[in-house]
Amino acid sequence: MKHNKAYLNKMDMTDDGRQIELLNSQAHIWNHIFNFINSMSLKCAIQLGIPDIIYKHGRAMPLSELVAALPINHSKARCVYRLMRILVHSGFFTEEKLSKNAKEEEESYLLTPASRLLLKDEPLSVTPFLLAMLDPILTKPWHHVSEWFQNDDPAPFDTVHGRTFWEYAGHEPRLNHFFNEAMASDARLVTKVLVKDCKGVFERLHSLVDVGGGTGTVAKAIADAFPNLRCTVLDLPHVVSGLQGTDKLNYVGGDMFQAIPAADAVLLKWILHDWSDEECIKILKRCKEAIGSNKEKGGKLIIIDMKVENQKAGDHDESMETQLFFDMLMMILTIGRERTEQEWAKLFFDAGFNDYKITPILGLRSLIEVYP
Ligand SMILES: C[S@@+](CC[C@H](N)C(=O)[O-])C[C@H]1O[C@@H](n2cnc3c(N)ncnc32)[C@H](O)[C@@H]1O
Ligand SMILES: O=c1cc(-c2ccc(O)cc2)oc2c(O)c(O)ccc12
Repeated sequence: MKHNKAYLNKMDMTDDGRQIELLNSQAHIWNHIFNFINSMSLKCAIQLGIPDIIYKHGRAMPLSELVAALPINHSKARCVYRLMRILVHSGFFTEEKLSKNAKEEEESYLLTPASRLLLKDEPLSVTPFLLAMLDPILTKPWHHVSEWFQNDDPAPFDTVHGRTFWEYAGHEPRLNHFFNEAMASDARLVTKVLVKDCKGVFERLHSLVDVGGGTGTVAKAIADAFPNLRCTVLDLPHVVSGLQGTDKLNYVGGDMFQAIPAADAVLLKWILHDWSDEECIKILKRCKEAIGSNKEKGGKLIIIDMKVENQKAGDHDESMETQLFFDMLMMILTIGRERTEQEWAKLFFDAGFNDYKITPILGLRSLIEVYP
C-alpha cells in the first residue's frame, strides 16, 4: 500500500500532537467563520462616529466620556467597552489606563494611523469605500457565489441584481454616488504619490486622456501639476453628466470600447482589472489607436493596477492576502481579475504594444508604462 507524505507524517504523530493539530484546526476555522465580525464591528464604529469623536476629544478619551458622547441608548452603555476591545485588538485604536479618581483607573482610547484614515474630513478617507463595500447591495452577491458557479451569468453581482455593476450604477444614484466618492478618495491618495514621485512619467506630455477617469480627481491634479498638459476624462455618460470642465480639463461621456479621444498618453487607473482578457484587449487596441505610434513624442499608455506575485507554498504575507481579496472582489462584482507580470505582458503584446515597464511605486499597485 502506498502512503503519501502527509499521511505518513500523521502516522508518526503522537496523541498529543494530533490533539494540538485538531484544536489549532478548529481555531483556524473559527477565525475564518468569524472574519466578518472584524468588518462589521468597524462599520458600526464608523456609523456611530467613534473615530471622529475621539479625534475631536484631542487626547486619550476615557470610556465613560466616549459613552456619554455617543448617540446610543443608555441600556447599551456597557457594550461600548466590548466593541472598543475588539477594535483595539484589530489595530484601530490603542488603549491606555488613566486614573479616574484616587482609587480607580479607566480605559481610555486613542486613534491609530489606520483609524485616522477613517476620519470624516480626512481627504484620503477610506470611509466611503468601507460603507460602500459593506452595503447590502455589494455584500448580497457574496451569498450567491456557489449559485453563480453553476449558472452562466458573468458575475455573482449580475445573478443577484439582474444587470452588470456598471449598468446598476447607471440606474441607482445611491450606488453611483457612493462608488464615485469612494474612487475619488482613492484617487486623491494615488495622485499625491504620482505628482510627487512620478514627475518624469508626465513631463514630456502635452495631452492625456484618463479613460474611465470617474469624476476627474486624478486628471484635475495632473493638469494642475503639469502646466503644459491638457487632460480629458472619458467615462460613462451618467458619471460625467453635469461635471464642469476648465480650460485644462474636459469631460467626455462615452464608451471606451467604442472610441477614445486622441492624445499623447492614455491613463487607465483601476480599469483593466474590471475586465476579462478579451475585453482588455479590445480596450488596449482602442488605447493604441488613440496614442498612435509616435513613441518619440512620449506616446504611451500609463496603467495603474496591481501586479500580483505568483503564490508560493507557505506564503502567508498580508499584502498577498489583500491582492487575493481584490481578485475575488473583481470576480464577484465584475468580470475582471488581478494579473501577474506574465499575464500583463501577454495582454500588451496581444493588443499590439511593443514594450512595457513596471514600477511598483503605489503600495500594492504598480505604475505600468506601455509603449506602442
Ligand atoms: C474602478 S472605476 C475607476 C475610476 C478611476 N479610474 C479611479 O481609479 O479612481 C472604473 C471606471 O470605469 C468606468 N467605466 C466602466 N465602463 C466604461 C466604459 N464602457 N467606458 C468608459 N468608462 C467606463 C466606470 O464608470 C468607472 O468610473
Ligand atoms: O467595489 C469595488 C471596491 C474597490 C475598493 C474597495 C476598498 C478600497 O479601499 C479600495 C477600492 O475597488 C473597486 C475597483 O477598483 C473596481 O474596479 C471595481 C469595484 C471596486
